[in-house]
Amino acid sequence: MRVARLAGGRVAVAADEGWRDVTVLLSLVGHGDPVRAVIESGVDLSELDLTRADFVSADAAELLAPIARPSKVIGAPVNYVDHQVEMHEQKTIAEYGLFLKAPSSIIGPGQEISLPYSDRRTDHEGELGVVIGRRARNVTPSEALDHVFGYVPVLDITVRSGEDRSTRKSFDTFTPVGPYITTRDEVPDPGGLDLRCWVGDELRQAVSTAELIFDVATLVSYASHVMTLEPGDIIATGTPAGVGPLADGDTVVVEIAGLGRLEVTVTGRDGIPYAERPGPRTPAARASGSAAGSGRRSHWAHHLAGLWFRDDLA
Ligand SMILES: O=C(O)C[C@H](/C=C/C(=O)C(=O)O)C(=O)O
Repeated sequence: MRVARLAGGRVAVAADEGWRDVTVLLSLVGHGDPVRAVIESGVDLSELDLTRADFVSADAAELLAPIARPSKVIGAPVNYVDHQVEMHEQKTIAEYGLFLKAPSSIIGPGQEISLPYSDRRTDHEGELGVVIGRRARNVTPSEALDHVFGYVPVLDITVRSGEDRSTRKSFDTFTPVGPYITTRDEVPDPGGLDLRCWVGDELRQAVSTAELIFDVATLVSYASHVMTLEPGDIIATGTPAGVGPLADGDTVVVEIAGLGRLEVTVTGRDGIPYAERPGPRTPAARASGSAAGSGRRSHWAHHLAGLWFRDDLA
């Protein structure tokens, strides 16, 4: 079954070459995150009488990110060997462990990735997303898939800089998710899915999830050993080789066979020079003479009463 969130706080399941709006049947009118509520409730969607649900044609349906605000988005760094090779990485997920992305970074199909910096490389990373169905804590790999609700294409957008991953990957708009979740009963083997990612007409990434270093069951088990996984949580399983820079005006598509095609656009409209980001300037940055950076520091110093943005601490 395919489960989508439609504009207007609606939840729908795919049927009849369109969608059946099941919001009323599930008493979810007005709920801010109705798909997450469906998952939390444990309701069996296959038991709904869809003849009682309004039909929405595929053309008329405006699909949003299926989960609006999960309790967390978990990332899996360097989970494909070909990506490890292209990045000249010494380590993989086995050494790095996991990272977290801010839930506020989620956007949906047709929305815009906003590049934060005008002079810093920002990359696309196409990935298989796993949506948790049942709370998981210390589950074994053999139990793990029972805790999965379904699967969804995801982009893990990443600034290349020296900052922590959770900073570089958490900007607003940096986690496109969609177009819908395919429930796990329709994905008997999440380790045999073909994933492709295009920027414009250029195919940049192509892989089978068979190549994952930590496969889905291992990843869910490992993550549940670190933190309790809640219904609606999303695990981005890692990206294969072919990551590359995005630019203003690009269109990015990630498609996973059987799971749909997620398309978003890119804008550089609000990008600022990296040196102008808020924060203390290092002596080296000051020596390089970013007048704009100093201006930004004054702005923040004014607002934050000089707590740790003071020059003498930089
Ligand atoms: O891109 C890298 O190789 C390193 C890392 C993030 C990796 C992933 O998120 C991934 O492999 O999916 C980083 O940006 O530090």
